Amino acid sequence: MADFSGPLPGAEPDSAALIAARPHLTMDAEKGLMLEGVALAEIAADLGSPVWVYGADTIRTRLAALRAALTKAGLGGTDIHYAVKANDHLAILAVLAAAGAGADVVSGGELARARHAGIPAAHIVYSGVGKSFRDLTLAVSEGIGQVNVESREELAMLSAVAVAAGRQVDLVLRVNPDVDAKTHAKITTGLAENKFGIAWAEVESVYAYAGSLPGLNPVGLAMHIGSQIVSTEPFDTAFARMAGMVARLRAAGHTISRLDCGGGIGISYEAGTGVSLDDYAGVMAKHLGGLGLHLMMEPGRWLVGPAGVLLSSVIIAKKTGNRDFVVLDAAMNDLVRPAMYDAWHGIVPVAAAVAAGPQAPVDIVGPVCETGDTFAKDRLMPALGPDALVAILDAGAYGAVMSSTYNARPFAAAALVDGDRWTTITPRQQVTELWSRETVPAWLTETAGETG
Ligand SMILES: Cc1ncc(COP(=O)(O)O)c(C=O)c1O
Ligand SMILES: N[C@@H](CCCC[NH3+])C(=O)O
Repeated sequence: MADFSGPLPGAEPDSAALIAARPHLTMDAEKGLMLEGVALAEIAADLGSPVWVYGADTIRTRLAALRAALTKAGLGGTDIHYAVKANDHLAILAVLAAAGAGADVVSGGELARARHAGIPAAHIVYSGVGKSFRDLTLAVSEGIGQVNVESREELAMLSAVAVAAGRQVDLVLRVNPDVDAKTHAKITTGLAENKFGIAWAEVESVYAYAGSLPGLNPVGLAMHIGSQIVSTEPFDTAFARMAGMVARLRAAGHTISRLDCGGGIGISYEAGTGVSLDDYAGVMAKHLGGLGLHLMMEPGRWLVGPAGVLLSSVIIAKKTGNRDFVVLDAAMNDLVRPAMYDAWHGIVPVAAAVAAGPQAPVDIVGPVCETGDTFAKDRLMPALGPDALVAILDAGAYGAVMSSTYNARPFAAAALVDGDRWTTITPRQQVTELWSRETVPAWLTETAGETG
């Protein structure tokens, strides 16, 4: 769980080390921190802060690296379905769609986004523990490529939907291999106690049941044991179990042609953690290669997490008692991961001169009225005065998608960098938009005389 506890206070890598570990980031003596070929200060000067900035080329490079590792391990035919939940911005989906990725969606809304971004329905997988009848109907009528079914009850629902639509639906069963992903408890999904998937002991009977229902075409299995997994060991255990289950089901006469390995590959929020792609692909090949399976994956965080930063400006630096606080204009409503999971994110000053200054420990917080609105405690940072711009790193996954407008804070703007060009992909929300869908009942504003 290293990425959730972070390095010991005071022992964090400094800005230079954090930047050096990320090939898409560089520090230019004049222009400051650059993402790909664009100065982040230029984007903030134009759009204000807080603002999300994503690197399109970084995402493409990461997808290519994943494909290369799979190919090297002899798994070149593996289909990659990007997990839309990690970052559902249409521009991000368009980058991935153009690079040939399919999509893994968890709701009718994500399905609509993926389709709107140009991802063909046949390249979309629908997984999720609670798919509504309405969303399943939408998915089936659009010709979804595969449904990852999580229960006997859902099989019955999907069968009814398929029959009503006059379609034959390809499905795999998402099974729960009961493997500890050794990640944060709130994002562990493959333990028997978790809500996800079909209990291991019931897989064979549920598979047989799936085959007995009209409109359904069971073609294999899916698993997903958790997110931000930073060692290959949980994958090793889970893939071995999955291979065993494939053999058992085949021995019982079932056709198992597809296996969806899920997502979960962790990234290096701090230096020296995260899974090597070669190691991951090697473990996959060891257990699942050579079984005649069409392999699939649903990575989210690994593809887009490092490709995004959240730029924020210092509102005020205050000293109270013996503590130093830097209050940013970004907050937990923008990036909730530190508040929700105690997640550690690198934070680096954008200006080279600021980054080079002498360091001292500070608490970096947001202005929201919650103590949990803290990005970092006792973080070694150079002096950050009012208006200093910082970049919160690795904010491309589970960042903007989890934002809220708590404390009536409008949604931040977003920009996409692509090499040395950039453009706005979401303007900052206007304050008036916060209540634009709200109505005050007329009787509340009528005078006492009018109401009698
Ligand atoms: C079913 C499923 N697939 C894919 C993902 C994406 O996971 P990650 O972003 O860790 O790759 C998730 C999220 O945990 C998930 O629940
Ligand atoms: N939101 C989580 C990841 C959830 C993965 C989806 N099941 C995070 O920020 O780490």
